[in-house]
Amino acid sequence: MRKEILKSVKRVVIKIGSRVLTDADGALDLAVIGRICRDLAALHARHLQVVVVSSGAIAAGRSELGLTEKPRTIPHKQAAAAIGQSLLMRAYEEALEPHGLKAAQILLTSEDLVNRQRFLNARATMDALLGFGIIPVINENDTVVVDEIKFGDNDNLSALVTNVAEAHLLLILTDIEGFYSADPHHDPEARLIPLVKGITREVERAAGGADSTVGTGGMATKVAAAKKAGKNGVPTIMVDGKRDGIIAAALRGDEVGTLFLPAAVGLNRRKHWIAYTLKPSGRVMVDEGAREVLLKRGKSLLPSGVVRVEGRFDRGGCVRICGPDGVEFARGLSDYSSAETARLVGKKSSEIDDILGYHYGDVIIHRDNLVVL
Ligand SMILES: Nc1ncnc2c1ncn2[C@@H]1O[C@H](COP(=O)(O)OP(=O)(O)O)[C@@H](O)[C@H]1O
Ligand SMILES: N[C@@H](CCC(=O)OP(=O)(O)O)C(=O)O
Repeated sequence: MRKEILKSVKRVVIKIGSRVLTDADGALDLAVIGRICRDLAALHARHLQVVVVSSGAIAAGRSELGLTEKPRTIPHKQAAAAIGQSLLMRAYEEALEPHGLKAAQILLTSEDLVNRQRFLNARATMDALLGFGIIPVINENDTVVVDEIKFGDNDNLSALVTNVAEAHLLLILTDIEGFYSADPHHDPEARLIPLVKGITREVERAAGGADSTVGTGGMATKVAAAKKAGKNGVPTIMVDGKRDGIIAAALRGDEVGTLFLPAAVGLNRRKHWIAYTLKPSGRVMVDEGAREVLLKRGKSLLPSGVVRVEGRFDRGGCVRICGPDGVEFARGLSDYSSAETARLVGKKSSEIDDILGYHYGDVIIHRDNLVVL
């Protein structure tokens, strides 16, 4: 099955974790980076386009600063990232150079991907770089965005980048063989799971946090990334990035690590952006009838199905749609602001004009702007 999937892969996002890129002392592991770049060159020679999402800036900066512990305060993390990012890029440049290849640094913040214009600009830049035969090396712009360091992780970023780059595969290199039934660092009975057909609650439960002073997020964020990529129709393979020749083996279709199959029907790219890149700023609570028609009949959300509005959002803003149990089941862009929606709760569409004195349309959230999660 792997060989079949890999046949159609022309563009791949390779996410490389801090644990892979650093040695036991926490410094950049130049031998591993050299091996990875040799593998990237081999892919390049096969006309496979590669986009790298690389962690390791904070770890490299921390080692350079001589800090014995992972930086805890935001300014220290940012300082470490600022120092480490240039070391990281230099390591890639030097390791790619003997193969006649060049790297280009792209530092992104979540705002860059939330803003559709900037998202499309990032896509155009990536396309141009790949056209020149250059390898984009992406990281979060840790030095400027507090939010990124607090909540961001590169597993998530790599899943979003598969959408930006319109890639066909996400390959995650980490410090462990693949996804296990439990964290093997805590459970000696844990078994490697070579194939995950669907990311169920059980899979999510088995994925624990980071067990290291270096990595962020652990397996939980990797499984979440595989789920996001899968919703876009993109499979994820996760392997041990320290193993020599592992990238080539994974892309050849060898049974290494774990393959996460994508959802049968992927979201289109714009809907994926609505569901996973935008940050919702409010909640629209709907009644059972509205939930049924949104879930089962592919309808738009009408004001009559709305029971309450929480939070503040503008017209066009991204909102969570929650059922009577309070659980979010869909997400969408609202045609009306929170203040306007609050005035329309439970009303008929034909009443909108009378209530507001104007109307933008009959629905609160149009089906084209709505994604069931
Ligand atoms: N079910 C699981 N299978 C494999 N590893 C797991 C699992 N649950 C938690 N982990 C932990 O996730 C770690 C990898 O994540 P992390 O340290 O964030 O690495 P990276 O730097 O590559 O992002 C593993 O070393 C392991 O301790
Ligand atoms: N942007 C950070 C990495 C954040 C992160 O997610 O790290 P990891 O879990 O090792 O992929 C850095 O370059 O240090």
